Amino acid sequence: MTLPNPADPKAATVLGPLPAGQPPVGAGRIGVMLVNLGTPDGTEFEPMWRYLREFLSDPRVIELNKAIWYPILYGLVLTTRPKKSGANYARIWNRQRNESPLRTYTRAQSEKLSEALRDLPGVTVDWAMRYGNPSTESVAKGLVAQGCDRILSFPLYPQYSATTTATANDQLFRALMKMRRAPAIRSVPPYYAEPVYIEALAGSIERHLASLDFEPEMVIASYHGIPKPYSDKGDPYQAHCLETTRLLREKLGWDEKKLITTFQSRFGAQEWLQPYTDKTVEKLPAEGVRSIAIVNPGFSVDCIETLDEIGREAAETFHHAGGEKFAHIPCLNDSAEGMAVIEAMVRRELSGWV
Ligand SMILES: C=CC1=C(C)c2cc3[nH]c(cc4nc(cc5[nH]c(cc1n2)c(C)c5CCC(=O)O)C(CCC(=O)O)=C4C)c(C)c3C=C
Ligand SMILES: [Fe+2]
Ligand SMILES: [Fe+2]
Repeated sequence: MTLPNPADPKAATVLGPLPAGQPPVGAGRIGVMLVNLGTPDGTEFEPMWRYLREFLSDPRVIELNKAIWYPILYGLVLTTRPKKSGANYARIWNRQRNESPLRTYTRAQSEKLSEALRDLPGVTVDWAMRYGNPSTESVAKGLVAQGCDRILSFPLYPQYSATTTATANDQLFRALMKMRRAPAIRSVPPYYAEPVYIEALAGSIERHLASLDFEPEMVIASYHGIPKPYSDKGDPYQAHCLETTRLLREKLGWDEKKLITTFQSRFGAQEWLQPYTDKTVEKLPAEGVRSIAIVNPGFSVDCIETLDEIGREAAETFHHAGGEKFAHIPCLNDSAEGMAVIEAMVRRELSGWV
């Protein structure tokens, strides 16, 4: 038996009429939603406070009991961090658009993906954030209002973590809980070992190294960290990161001394995944390593953690410790290589839907 294909405009007739004001049953559009972490709306105290509050109230991110965590969050973190982080964001802010680079790059990825999928007329591409704006809920609602009865969500994290991928999926389903007519959902799986991703990273690294006036003695693949207990309890994130680096090494033909893995962006007092990026960068000159490059394979776009923490802070740390040459390799962003990864993953995950 052949079922009517909802993507076919004629299927509206087959599937029947609808109450006024609702998209036709057979509208059958497919929404592709790129989802990134989120970012503040401004660098001032108030938008920083709102962003950090939403982010750091997520129990996937901070697993502490609320009775213990909230007094620390509201009494200590949210009274001091908005100002400190706001000053860091101000250094990297995209002043032309008055937004953070993470938002600029994610929008650019969405626009380019939309263009790349022009051969699929039933597909609408949009982008959303887990925290802040545009919110996951508003974008999901918008896609449904445009007639999407299927949504492919793409959490833009190559390596899975409950603190990122899972909470992005949670948030989408939370939005669906408020809908009577909820769309079908697919979610793009982590792509830490996909050949298209490894090739894109390797190509980008080689291209950027070729543009330098020095050849770094060592390249550091620095990933965002997570608290070590999360990993000990079964979050596969660390294994995913190590596998990405291993495959990258293989692709580049480098050994374990040339490309190492570290973890950055610690938050709070507990132990995070090791080795730490900042401590590694600090000790390398004393070990005789005078030139390094850092790449951030776990970040699909450049953001505060790559541009400021690595591009500025890690560079300063390295130079203060006696290092001579430092380079920061940009994320894949909306480069041709980066878009090839996103497009390949989306086309594969749309199979059977288009
Ligand atoms: C316990 C706190 C945090 C965990 C766990 C965490 C995991 C995690 N984060 C990313 C990616 C990004 N994080 C970014 C910013 C950021 N991260 C934390 C805290 C945790 N992250 C904070 C408090 C912040 C805000 C900035 C600051 O105040 O330091 C960003 C950048 C956002 C931007 O606007 O530029 C990204 C991206 C991953 C991949 C990850 C776990 C795997
Ligand atoms: Fe983070
Ligand atoms: Fe940071």
